[in-house]
Amino acid sequence: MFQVLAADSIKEEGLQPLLEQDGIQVHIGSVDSASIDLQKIDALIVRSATKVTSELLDRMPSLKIVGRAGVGVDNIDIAEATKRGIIIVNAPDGNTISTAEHTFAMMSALMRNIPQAHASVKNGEWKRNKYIGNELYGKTLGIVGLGRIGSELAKRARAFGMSVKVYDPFLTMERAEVLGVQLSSFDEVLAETDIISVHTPLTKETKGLLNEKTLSQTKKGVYLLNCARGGIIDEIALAHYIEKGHVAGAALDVFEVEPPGDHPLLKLDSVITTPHLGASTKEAQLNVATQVAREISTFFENKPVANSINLPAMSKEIYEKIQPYHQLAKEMGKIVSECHNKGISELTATYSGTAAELETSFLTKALLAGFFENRIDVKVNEVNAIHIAKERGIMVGEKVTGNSFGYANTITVKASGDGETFTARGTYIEHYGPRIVSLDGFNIDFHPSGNLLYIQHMDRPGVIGHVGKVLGDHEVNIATMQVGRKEAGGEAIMVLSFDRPLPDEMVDKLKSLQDIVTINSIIL
Ligand SMILES: NC(=O)C1=CN([C@@H]2O[C@H](COP(=O)(O)OP(=O)(O)OC[C@H]3O[C@@H](n4cnc5c(N)ncnc54)[C@H](O)[C@@H]3O)[C@@H](O)[C@H]2O)C=CC1
Ligand SMILES: O=C(O)CCC(=O)C(=O)O
Repeated sequence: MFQVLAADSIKEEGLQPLLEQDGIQVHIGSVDSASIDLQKIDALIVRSATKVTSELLDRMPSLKIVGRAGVGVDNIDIAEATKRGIIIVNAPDGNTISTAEHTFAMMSALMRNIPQAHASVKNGEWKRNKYIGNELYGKTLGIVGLGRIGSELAKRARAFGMSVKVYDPFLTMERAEVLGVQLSSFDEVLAETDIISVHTPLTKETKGLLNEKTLSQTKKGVYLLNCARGGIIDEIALAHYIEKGHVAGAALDVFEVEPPGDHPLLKLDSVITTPHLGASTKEAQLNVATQVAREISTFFENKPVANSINLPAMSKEIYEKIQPYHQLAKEMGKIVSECHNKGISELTATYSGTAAELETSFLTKALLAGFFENRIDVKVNEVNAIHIAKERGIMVGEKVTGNSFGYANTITVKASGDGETFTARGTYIEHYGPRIVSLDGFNIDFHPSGNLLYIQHMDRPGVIGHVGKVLGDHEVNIATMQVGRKEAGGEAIMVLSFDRPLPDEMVDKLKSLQDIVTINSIIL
């Protein structure tokens, strides 16, 4: 039974795709619930409260996938999860509208002193002069980060008669034109706008983007908004600029540490705040819970997830196209690992024809996962394959060639190490299946599956008969047999397939036969 833990008060209604699926058990609780055995949890769903640290991952050895019911993944140690082969998925757009609406509401409230006026009336006061505000109409809004939320905010600001200047280094002029915003430099946004709202992820580039120095470049009387992540605006610098009257006010939905506790910004009248409520609507919570539940259900069915942070994004159509090559690459990785049973310092994958038109990095990762499968104790998959190779000092290369050796496509794998090299080539033939067409320079043709024996031998009369006798003596039936050689009387190979695993003593007996060079047993 696949065990899912939904933490952080995930909206239960959104978990329906998981609750309806056979073979999945959903636990609602937290990583600290005494009743939940973390060791057995395969999938974890979180919002922002649970911190997915390496310590937590240590306590969850079965974990395969983390679903973030929201956008920001800064509460997840992505590097550590990736190292362990754990897939991270998020719900990128389920809360966009809610967060953009919340930001807009915060901007309006900030400009019209609504929270302060509300508190004053509730206190029995009626101070109409004290709470004179500013119109949004005609003002210039600066947006830093014009992604999903920034774009929705821009549309709403334009509808209210505001001009919008945007700084986003990854934004094209065409997109800016479509949204009716002015693409600007960061310096221009600082110097030429009346209200600045940040909508970037928190990264090492965006941490402290608005700080003592950059705040000094803003207009006197500017208003600031942060409904993205605490830390994008340096909190101490902001408090300083508000106290000295340069910044007129700020609206904050997020803090560096949440809850912020006894924070200097909370003591300032012109700071309005909410407790990280950007995504807190019934609609957004249902959307994000449903999105991650669907992703986890898809993962459980062994199908490609759509919104992974640490795997290439792939549509269902692309996945269906790549899947047979992916399977071939993985099996070739296993074959090469068994046949080159030495140390490995370099592994190169070369793609041609229709294979070269696909996401080859994904295929190379599958190949590495197959290669490591029986070599190391760590679970290796497409998420951590490159990391594991690097950690073990293996150089991984990827090439594309125009030479398809007469096939519609080929994948060629070359493994080198301990002074030896082994090369395998495979192809995928539409409506026929995967074939291995060359091993160590010998032409051959077999289907890579089941229990195989790869035998290198001298091309002499009687060798095949001797091998057949040993197999017969052990009552082992040969399912298929392929032979290949480069020249008469030289070295040759045979690849035999069987319906069941082979007894070790029989393989040892085969190894002792005359004219046998090497024997490798391969299970695919
Ligand atoms: N308060 C809340 O409850 C919520 C907060 N968020 C926060 O909002 C952030 C933005 O969300 P989305 O718009 O969905 O993400 P997004 O990925 O669609 O947009 C982020 C934008 O920031 C831009 N960007 C990245 N680095 C930048 C830099 N150094 N300078 C300027 N622009 C930069 C990117 O090019 C992108 O266009 C999330 O990362 C999350 O932290 C998201 C949802 C709810
Ligand atoms: O789960 C939440 O409410 C936080 C949403 C958020 O910050 C995000 O999606 O990045």
